Amino acid sequence: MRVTEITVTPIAVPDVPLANTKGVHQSVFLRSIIQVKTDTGLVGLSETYGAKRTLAGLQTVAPLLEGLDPYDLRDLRARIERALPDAGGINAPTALADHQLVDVVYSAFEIALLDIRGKEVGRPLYDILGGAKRKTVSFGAYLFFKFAKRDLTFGPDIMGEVMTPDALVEQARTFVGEYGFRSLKLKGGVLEPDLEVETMLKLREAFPHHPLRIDPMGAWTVPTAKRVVDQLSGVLEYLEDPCRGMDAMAELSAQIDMPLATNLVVVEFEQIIEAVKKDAVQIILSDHHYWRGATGAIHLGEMCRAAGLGVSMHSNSHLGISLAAMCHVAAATPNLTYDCDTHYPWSSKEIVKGGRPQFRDGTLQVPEGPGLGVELDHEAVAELHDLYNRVMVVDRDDTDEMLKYVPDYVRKVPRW
Ligand SMILES: O=C([O-])C(=O)C[C@H](O)[C@@H](O)C(=O)[O-]
Ligand SMILES: [Mg+2]
Repeated sequence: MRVTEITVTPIAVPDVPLANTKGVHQSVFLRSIIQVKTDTGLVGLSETYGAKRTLAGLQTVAPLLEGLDPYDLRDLRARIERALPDAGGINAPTALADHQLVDVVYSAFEIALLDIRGKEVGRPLYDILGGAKRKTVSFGAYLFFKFAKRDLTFGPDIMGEVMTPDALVEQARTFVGEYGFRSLKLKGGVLEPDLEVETMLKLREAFPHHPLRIDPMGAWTVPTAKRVVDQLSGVLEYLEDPCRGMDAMAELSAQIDMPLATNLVVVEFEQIIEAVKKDAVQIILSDHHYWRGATGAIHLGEMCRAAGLGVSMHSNSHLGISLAAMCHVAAATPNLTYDCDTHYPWSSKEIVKGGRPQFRDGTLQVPEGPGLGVELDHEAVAELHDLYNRVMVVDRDDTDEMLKYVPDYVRKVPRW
């Protein structure tokens, strides 16, 4: 079996103004939809970032994968490294974390090849990854402060403005009511730390039994983070990326008992060693989009087990192919013991057939069909590709978008 043809389709998906410490989400988020065809008539699917560096990397590599054996991931890696020498990262140098383009491109094609392998043998992806520890994957509500959407040209708003602790608690009630989520994560680093502490305390009052997390994405200095931890002692299951950089995380970690999690200071295998030496974090967020695909994410789990670290799962704005892959990876990572992040409820579009999957009590059943277990809805992809061509957004820039809401906004990390 050999790869014969690859299609990479950029799509734009209507988004809503979710705030974070860098700024706010644009009117659309960008994804790339990948189809890898074989000479045996199989088609492997994948979904990844759609911003310009990633898209260019995918498009450069795609034609060079003709003739590849879907079982030969080493050849995949070698071809990508040859095609993208010294490619560097996918994000701007000012980004809070960078991901190597080679890893991101590899991750995207690896999922499609694993999908092909599952389809060839008629087994779900989790079996290709070593078997399922669980067939039901738990997700948490991903809560955001947000602006009311002003421009509805590309899609409606969801929930209007949410810029106070009380409004955030209402948002949580809506998500818990609709999806049954059993844990709650707040994207922090948006309001003053005292207001975000108040928000977490109000969430605790409203949801006495839901594990709670907050992720200010490096917005706090070490003393500020220490003050927050003192106020939220016993309230959080973990604190995600309170401070910017490995050393600041280590400095905070030495002063507190609360577990620290990250998807910013440990995003490559080499960084795990430094993090363990410095005891900078206790939980690493897995993400098959940059941890060298699904197999890389499983390796990450194994390294975390060996190092005594916990594993949780990171998300960015995404649709159903990514969601299916996240479910398979979560199913096949035995020590992924926290509810996974997902941005899924923030979008109403879908590109896989059968409609949007139903969350029950915050959980999803891992698809049981061959491979990823999802089928592409070609019409839906065409519609969102058309939107990509019309919307004229080719990169993610939350800071630039923020100027539309707060004209004198200046990005600062840490801010407090
Ligand atoms: O855990 C995280 O850092 C994220 O989910 C990253 C995302 O880009 C998030 O900040 C967002 O969607 O604004
Ligand atoms: Mg995070």
